[in-house]
Amino acid sequence: MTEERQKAIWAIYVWCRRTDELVDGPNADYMNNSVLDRWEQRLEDIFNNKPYDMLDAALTDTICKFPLDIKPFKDMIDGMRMDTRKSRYANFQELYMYCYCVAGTVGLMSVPIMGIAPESCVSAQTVYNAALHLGIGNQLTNILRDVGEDALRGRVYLPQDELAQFGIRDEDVFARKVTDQWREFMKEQIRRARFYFNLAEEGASHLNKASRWPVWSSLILYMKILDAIEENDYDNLTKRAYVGRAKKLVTLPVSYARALSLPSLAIQ
Ligand SMILES: CC(C)=CCC/C(C)=C/CC/C(C)=C/CC/C(C)=C/COP(=O)(O)OP(=O)(O)O
Repeated sequence: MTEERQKAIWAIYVWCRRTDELVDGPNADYMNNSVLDRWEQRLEDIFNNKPYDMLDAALTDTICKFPLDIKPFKDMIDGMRMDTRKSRYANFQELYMYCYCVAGTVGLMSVPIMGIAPESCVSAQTVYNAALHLGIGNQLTNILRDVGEDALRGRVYLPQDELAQFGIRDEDVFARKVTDQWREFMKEQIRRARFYFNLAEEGASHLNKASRWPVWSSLILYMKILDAIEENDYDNLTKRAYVGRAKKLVTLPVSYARALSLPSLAIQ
């Protein structure tokens, strides 16, 4: 990406990381609703050209240069509120809402920075949807990769009704035993994550040419985490799926080639 875009993405990353740290970081014990209310007020100050510290100022600078909307930022804070309130998700609809807030929003924040290709023939809405779906696919993959780790914290980011359909209870997840039911359940969850990556692929080629390579790289790398879960025979309860350095390096030229393909050809 151009240097200006890199800096803007960095400013967004920093804001998202700091938002996440409120809930997951070293001071998470002091987390309550008023902390998030204050953080939201600070966000409004950032958008009103009154940053509180230097890192906030990086985002104010980004807002001056790119047409960012405050809504996805606010929705991410709502996702943090949800995370502090809930540790279970009754069905996929509830989980989708959480994934939208904590990750789909990142896709929406990124498009105004990355830009839409001037030669693209699809609507901006189509590109924003694809970006949102990449965030959903990433978050679902993250959840599947981290099931074991989250279970140790007493959290289950999986649809409760679908677990029940496969005869799996929370206690089975906490016991971290990989059974045939678990494997079948996981196959379905992986299939769903891939569905969202496929939706994202359709939009990635409509981004500004200079921004496509990093997007394709992260898309392909995240999909490889799903492959790694399969290679671990669906044991994501005691093993962490990861993509090794060699595979990561191979991804770079592959994603570069995808990034070069023309939008009109890539839509099929
Ligand atoms: C496809 C199109 C049109 C545009 C691309 C739009 C983009 C950049 C979408 C990506 C959205 C994104 C990066 C979402 C966040 C995904 C995610 C799960 C982040 C968590 O990352 P980790 O750092 O692994 O989190 P933990 O520290 O919680 O493990």
